[in-house]
Amino acid sequence: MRDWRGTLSNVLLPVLFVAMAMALFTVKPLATDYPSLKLMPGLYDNVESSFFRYGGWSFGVKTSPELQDLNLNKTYSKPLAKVWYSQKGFHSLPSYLNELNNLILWMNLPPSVDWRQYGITLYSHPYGGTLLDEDKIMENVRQCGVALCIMLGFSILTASIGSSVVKDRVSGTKRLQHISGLGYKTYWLANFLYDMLFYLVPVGLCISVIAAFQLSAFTFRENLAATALLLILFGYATLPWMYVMSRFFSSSDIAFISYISLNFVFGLCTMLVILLPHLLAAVSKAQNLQNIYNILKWAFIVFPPFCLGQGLLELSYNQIKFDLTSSFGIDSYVSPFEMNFLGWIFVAMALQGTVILLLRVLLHWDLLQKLRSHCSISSTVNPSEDEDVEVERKRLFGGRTQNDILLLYNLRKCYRGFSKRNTAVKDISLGIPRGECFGLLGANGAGKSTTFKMLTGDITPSGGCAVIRTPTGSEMDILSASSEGILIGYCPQQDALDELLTGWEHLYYYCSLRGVPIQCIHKVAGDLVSRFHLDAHINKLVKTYSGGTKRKLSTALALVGKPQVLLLDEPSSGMDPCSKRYLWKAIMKEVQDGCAAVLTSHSMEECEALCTRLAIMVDGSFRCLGSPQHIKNRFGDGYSVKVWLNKETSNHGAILDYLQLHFPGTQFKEQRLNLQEYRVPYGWGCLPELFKVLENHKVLLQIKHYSISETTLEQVFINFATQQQETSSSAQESSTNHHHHLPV
Ligand SMILES: Nc1ncnc2c1ncn2[C@@H]1O[C@H](COP(=O)(O)OP(=O)(O)OP(=O)(O)O)[C@@H](O)[C@H]1O
Repeated sequence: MRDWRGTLSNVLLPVLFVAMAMALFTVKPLATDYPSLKLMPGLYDNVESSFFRYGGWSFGVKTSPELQDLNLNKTYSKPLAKVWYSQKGFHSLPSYLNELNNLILWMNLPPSVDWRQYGITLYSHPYGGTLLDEDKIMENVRQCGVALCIMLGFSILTASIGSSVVKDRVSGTKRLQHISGLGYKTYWLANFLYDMLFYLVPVGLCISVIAAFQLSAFTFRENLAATALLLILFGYATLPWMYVMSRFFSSSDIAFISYISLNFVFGLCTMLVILLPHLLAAVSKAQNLQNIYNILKWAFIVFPPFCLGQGLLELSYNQIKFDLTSSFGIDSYVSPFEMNFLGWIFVAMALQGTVILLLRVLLHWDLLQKLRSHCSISSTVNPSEDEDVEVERKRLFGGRTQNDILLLYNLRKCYRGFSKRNTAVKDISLGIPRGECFGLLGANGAGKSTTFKMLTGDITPSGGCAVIRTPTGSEMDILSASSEGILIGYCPQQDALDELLTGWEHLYYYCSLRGVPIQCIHKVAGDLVSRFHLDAHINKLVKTYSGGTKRKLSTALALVGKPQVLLLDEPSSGMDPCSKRYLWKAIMKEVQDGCAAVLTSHSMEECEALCTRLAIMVDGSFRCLGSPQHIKNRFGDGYSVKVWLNKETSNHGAILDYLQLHFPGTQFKEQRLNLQEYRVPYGWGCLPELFKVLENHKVLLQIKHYSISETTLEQVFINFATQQQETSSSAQESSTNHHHHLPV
């Protein structure tokens, strides 16, 4: 009810369309109602008959000689009365003939009676059953219009309901719920149950509208029940189809538009295709056209929109037939529930809904992934691989992984585009023991989130596998971990939160998914709220949260139920420094309690504060791996010497000469106003010597003050990130050069 506008439009829109359809149905009566007509010569006693003679009588003409009494072979001549008529006057013959009969009657009456009291009155009651061809076409088109109008309303309703699962998948909430312990079967069945219950509300309202209009085509005898069943089964058959197709849409808006279009196009096209032979068969009475109509009617039964449209049309046809025959006292009404009437349509929709729903529930994506993924546990040697990365690979493939809980073996992901393949992650191997926070660093596009998505089952690895070590020591696929009771906490890069729920409701829901006993939920959720300082916002709707608060809630959700493995994708992005400290404290506590954490971050400070080991990813592969200090020692390019001069000068030659004299290999890095920066390579006893040299020549070199620092992790990172930029720009250049050489 929090999204009351959306709910209201979902409920009212189909009702509006049904009301429109009913109004359309009432615009024109079924067939032209011809009144009964008294037939008498006076009909032609008007201005027109003064120009055209429509009929009359003639008396006293003798019979022709051909009329002979055959037995007596005599010729009689008898005075005759003749009726003359023109066929241009439809009613002239019966009118004049009746007049003549009246004359004969009156002539034969006994003279004692008053002839005025006797007479034959003739009426014409036209039979309305034979519609003109144009009427038939118009009637068919009108009924199709009514059916399409109802179909459009329900197409919009089902599309709106069905696209919510796309929203769940795209926002990541579906994945997060599965990781937190929600089973696939439960997810789909609960969704279907809720969607069907919601769908029944507008169906109920539409049925009331149809009943209020009292159109016999939809309300007579069992017609209302049949209309209701058609509408219910349409939702029952359509929603599972939408669940199956949801995988192919990257946005819920696109899914919504596509579902409406697919529903309507399938409904419209099939009905138009079927209407043509039906009309032609009705007009021409050709049997082969009728056969085509019958075949198509059966073939299109696999499309729920066709079933709905066709069902409504059949109900109208049935009622037309009944109305026409009832005036002759014949009850030609056929129950819509009979098998050879709408029975098969009902069965087809019910079957479709059940079968497709079962397929959806049983064949989930992860199952297909498991079937497709074949874990290659063979070590591939990359000659340009860093020695630490190689050591880690050998450790893994050598089986020295008893303490590791999360293991990645040659994990690889290739995205296949139309024109080229992009290998986002290239054969990374890693083992993370309990109590370790492993940092995954890399520039934008290095492949960190892709690695996370493979670990959470969001995408299938193109090669290799990620496994979890169970408490019994065996290794199992990470996607099956929850079945073994191993909890994985995941904080995705984009907050997978429901805007219409409060923070407290999120925590409550994820606590129940994790299996926290109901009496402990309040305590567990409250503990996380206070650890992340979320008290001020916890009862507000998530849509009112700031970016940083959403991140805090996302991380808090990842920690629900004390997971053994924590996957944190840039948890601190958008957080203020104070909140970051609370976050670090919370993560540190989890790690100290024995959890294995993988963290990506663009904050080197965060990685240095939290990570016991880290790896820097460049173009999908690890370029270095080890503790932050080890990486700084190996890849740091010496000491950074910053010198503030007495006055601004662009001449750095004197200081550089002095430094190079004592420390060969020293480089000038950059100058900003009176600040100059030099890089001095590491060396034994270098640091005290460096201080000594600078202090001794301070006056001579006009140095106001100076500072010496070790290379930071950030500098190491920047060096690696620059490598990535260089390789990508050289790749771009080579591709443009390649294009230049193409023959024009
Ligand atoms: N769905 C996709 N289809 C094709 N290529 C993709 C897809 N998702 C990511 N990529 C590509 O894979 C590479 C790695 O992307 P990824 O999102 O893993 O980087 P990242 O390290 O997480 O970056 P960031 O720090 O910005 O989050 C990039 O080159 C990206 O363009």
